[in-house]
Amino acid sequence: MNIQIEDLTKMYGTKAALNGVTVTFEENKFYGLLGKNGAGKTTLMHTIAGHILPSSGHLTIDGKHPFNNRDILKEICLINESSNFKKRLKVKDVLKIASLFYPNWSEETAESLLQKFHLERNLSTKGLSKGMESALGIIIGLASRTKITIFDEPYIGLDASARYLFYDVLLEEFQQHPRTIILSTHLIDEVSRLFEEVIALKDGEVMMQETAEQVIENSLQVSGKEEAVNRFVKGKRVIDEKTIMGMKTAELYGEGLSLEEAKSSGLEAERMTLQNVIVKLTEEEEEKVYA
Ligand SMILES: Nc1ncnc2c1ncn2[C@@H]1O[C@H](COP(=O)(O)OP(=O)(O)OP(=O)(O)O)[C@@H](O)[C@H]1O
Repeated sequence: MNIQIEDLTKMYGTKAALNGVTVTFEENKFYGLLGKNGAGKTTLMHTIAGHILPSSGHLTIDGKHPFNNRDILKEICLINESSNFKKRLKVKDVLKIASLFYPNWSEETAESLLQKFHLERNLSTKGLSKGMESALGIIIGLASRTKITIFDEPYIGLDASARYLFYDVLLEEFQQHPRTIILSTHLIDEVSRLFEEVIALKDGEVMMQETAEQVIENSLQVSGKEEAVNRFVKGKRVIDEKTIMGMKTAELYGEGLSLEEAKSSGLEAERMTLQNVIVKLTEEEEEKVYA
């Protein structure tokens, strides 16, 4: 299922949570949806899932509008950071309800993940810790086998080992049962190996849509004597810089930034991590290019 979004705007009063978003999500691709707090990620995901009507613009899934469209909605599963399961149910009841809603539900996946996350079917959802609630959300998301599966920071309360378990099972499920996955996270480096494409939002607008490799390839961190760094960064886009006692480090973003060229200018040079690039680009006040 392709998701086509064109000039989408969502207003809350006078505030534009999304402002002219145009973006396409292709079938069976793994997307990282990134951006600072308040950038519009959750609003975009809920609009795709048909929970929110846009103020203007177009959003279609395989040419159809998702809002109030059961045929489309049964193929979309959105897992929130705090799923807030009904408090008088047991884990097995929540899974049963989900299995009735999603036509491709895999009981086998649900069972295997319950074991992996050490979650008992007979537990009352009232007694679940934050981490257990997240695990239950993750199990539903993966067992739903929906064509579009969306995770909005689904790891709240999960410790590091449970988060890495989530990333492993996510990758395994994605490889064995391809679907479109959209994962919004602030822990970018933990999961960046999974992203095929990165969509970054800034102030409700699409700041970037690139493959993860290309983003890294477009980045460069150089350090060395201040004058040498200043010479090297001339005409390039500097996204961060620091100078301490005559030694300077600069982080650059743009096409054609060469490690070799930096090294042959006597500088230490390496690519940045995806998280570092996204954080610096989304914090940038305005583009700074040295003349
Ligand atoms: N129901 C609402 N009523 C009013 N304003 C809202 C509502 N939902 C979101 N907003 C505003 O829209 C903007 C985008 O919010 P959104 O939750 O989509 O961002 P986000 O990128 O998901 O942030 P976070 O990383 O913190 O989850 C924010 O300024 C937020 O305050």
